[in-house]
Formats: sequence, structure tokens, C-alpha cells
Amino acid sequence: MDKLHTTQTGPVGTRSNPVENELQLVRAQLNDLIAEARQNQEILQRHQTLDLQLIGSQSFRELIRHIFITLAEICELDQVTLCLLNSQHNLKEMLADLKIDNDEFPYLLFSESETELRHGSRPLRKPLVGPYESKEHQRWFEPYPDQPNSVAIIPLIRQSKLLGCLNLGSDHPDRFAIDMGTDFIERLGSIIAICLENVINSERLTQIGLTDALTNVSNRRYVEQRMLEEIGRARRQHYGISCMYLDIDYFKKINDIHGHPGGDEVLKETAKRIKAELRLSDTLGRFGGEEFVVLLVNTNHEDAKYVAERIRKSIANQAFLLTMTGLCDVTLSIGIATLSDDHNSGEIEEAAKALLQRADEALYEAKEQGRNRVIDSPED
Ligand SMILES: Nc1nc2c(ncn2[C@@H]2O[C@H](COP(=O)(O)OP(=O)(O)OP(=O)(O)O)[C@@H](O)[C@H]2O)c(=O)[nH]1
Repeated sequence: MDKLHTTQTGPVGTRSNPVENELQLVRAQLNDLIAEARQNQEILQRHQTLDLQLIGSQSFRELIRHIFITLAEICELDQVTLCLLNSQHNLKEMLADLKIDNDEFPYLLFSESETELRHGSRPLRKPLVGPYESKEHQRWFEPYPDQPNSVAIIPLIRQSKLLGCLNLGSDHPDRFAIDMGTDFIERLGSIIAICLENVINSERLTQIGLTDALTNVSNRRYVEQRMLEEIGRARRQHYGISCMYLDIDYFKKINDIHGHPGGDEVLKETAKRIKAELRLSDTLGRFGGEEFVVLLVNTNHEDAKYVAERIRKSIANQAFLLTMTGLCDVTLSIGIATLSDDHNSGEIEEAAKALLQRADEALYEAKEQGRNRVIDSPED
């Protein structure tokens, strides 16, 4: 009786009954397996969340944020960089249009050719995992002050084309071991490649709808939309915003002398020269015919006048060289209006309309006064 009692409850009994021992061992193993299964399920759920976030990204900006923030968090990574092949989609140009710069995403890198993505002499076609080697990996983790201890370099391939590579770094030396299975990271690479292609295509389509086909600058719809956003932002962040209305002088005559194709060339070159004088945060749009509008963010009256004068000179001081008819002197007239922080109130739509109208009136005055000049509307 005593023996039976100790067998069922006490440690002495445990030792003395091989069946019970076996049972406890099996129970312990089962508990371990259940714990492992729960852990795996949790990991799976977190990865599903990550997949959904990546796939659900509506814009390039959103996708890149998920890669640098959500992926790093969910996968507990110490370093994440993404290198994209610029040549594949002329991405740098797209990012400039989206007003995305290096300050916003310092871990977004660019490569000009596939050769730059090679590992040693081999093209990057399969994930590479293992310890960090500065000779091979430094370029991918350069934006971080410290080196990781183990890394995974994952090619992003879509329809056999290399889009770039995703680079994961961990402080833990065993996190990416040479002999580890790469199924998960290959799958991650495929998902990110598909998502990248999707958002790039969708950004391109949006851009086409908001771009002037001849000059490749924004169209009127885009500038008007942007103006509302920028006036709202200027209001929140308490700075001034300026608007320029620009119109090529005697453009009808240019068309008459150099033909319509010559006139088109003048429009393209004018847009190019205006753009060259602007900051990335400014917006240039063609409003139709030979009229352009520029929005200068965080720019007061004096600074706007200075930029306008620079634009005027960049057009007037160097004749345009046209393909068929040779040199062509071009000038433009510019009207400026500023919406200072003190006066930025009321309905945003009304404020935008009034700003544009004042710039247009100043332009009219510039034409009246003899053209090839900058006239600013009295301060608001
Ligand atoms: N080549 C070309 N010409 C255009 C385009 N859109 C409008 N135009 C021409 O631009 C000319 C504009 O002429 P006006 O509005 O009289 O202005 P202007 O001759 O520049 O005179 P001011 O503005 O008063 O200096 C017209 O002849 C239009 O046909 C275009 O896309 N390409």
C-alpha cells in the first residue's frame, strides 16, 4: 500500500516505476512539442501579418516602410537595407517625382548595373547566408554605424529579371548560418519582388495620368491637387508658400517661324530649364499651351523673386538650339504671389484659387510692362 502510494505521487515512486518514468518522459516530450508547435504557430502568424502588410501596400513609400520597419520588427532583424537596380525602371526619376529622397529612406540603396550586385564573380541568383565579410557585404550595410555578425543577401527576381537585393543583418552570429535552410528567405524575396513590381507599375500609371505627355512635367490636375496639400501643410508647419505663373513670350510667333515641332521643342526645353532651377520639394506643372505654374514650398516673397529671376535668365540668356531650324531666342514672363503664414487661413480651396489668381494677375502685368520680366503681386 505504501509502495503503491509512493509510486503514484512521490519522486521515489517515479524512479522506481519504469512505466511511470516512461510516461513522464513522453509527457515532457509532448509538452515540448506543444510549446514548439505554439511557437511555430506564433511565428507563422507573425509572418502572415508581414505578408499581408507587404501585399497590401498601396504605394512605393508604404511598401518601403513595411520593409524597413515591419519586416525588421517581425523578423527581429538588427539591420535591413534594400538595393534596387536603377536601370530596371529608372527608379531614381520616379522617386524624385514622388518626392522621396535619401533622408527619408537612408537604407534604400541603388545600383546602376547587375554587375554591381555580383557576389565575387557570380551573378546573384540565390540567397547567400553566412557570417559578415566586410569585402563582400560592407556595401550593403554601409548606412549602419556597426557591422552585423551574420547576413542574408536575398536576390529580388521577377520574371527572371533581377530587381535588386534585400539585405538582412543580425548581431547574432548564428542567425544566418551557412548551412541553414533558405526556403523562408527565398519566399520572402519572391513576395517582395512581386510587391515591388506592383507598386512601381501602379506609381507609373498614376504618374502617367498626372503628367504632361509633351514636357514630362506634371499636368494641371496634379498641380491643383498638390497645391491644396501644400497649402494645408504650410498651414500646419507655419511657413510661407509661393506660386509662379510663367508664360513664354510671343509663342505664336515661335510656332510661325519654327513650325509646330519647333514650338514643341521650345516647350520641352523650357520645362527642362525651369526644373533645373528648382528644389526637389517644388512642383512644376504645365497648365496648357505655353503656360507653366511652379509651387515653391516653404518659400517667402523675396526668395520666390530670386528663383523667378534665375529662371527668367536661364531662358533668356541662352538661345535654344532647335533640331530643324537652328537657334531660337526665347523669353518668358513670370508673375509671383506668396501666401505667408500670417494670411494662410479660411477654406484651402479658396486660398489656392486666390493664390493662383494673384500670380496670374502679376503675369498679366509682366506682359503689359513689356514681357521678359518678373512681377510680383503685392504681399498678401
Ligand atoms: N507648338 C505648340 N504650340 C502650342 C501648344 N499649345 C498651344 N500652342 C500655341 O501657343 C500659342 C499661344 O499664343 P498666344 O496665346 O497668342 O500667346 P503668345 O503668342 O505667346 O503671346 P504672349 O503670351 O502675349 O507673349 C498659340 O499659337 C497656340 O497654338 C503646343 O502644345 N505646342
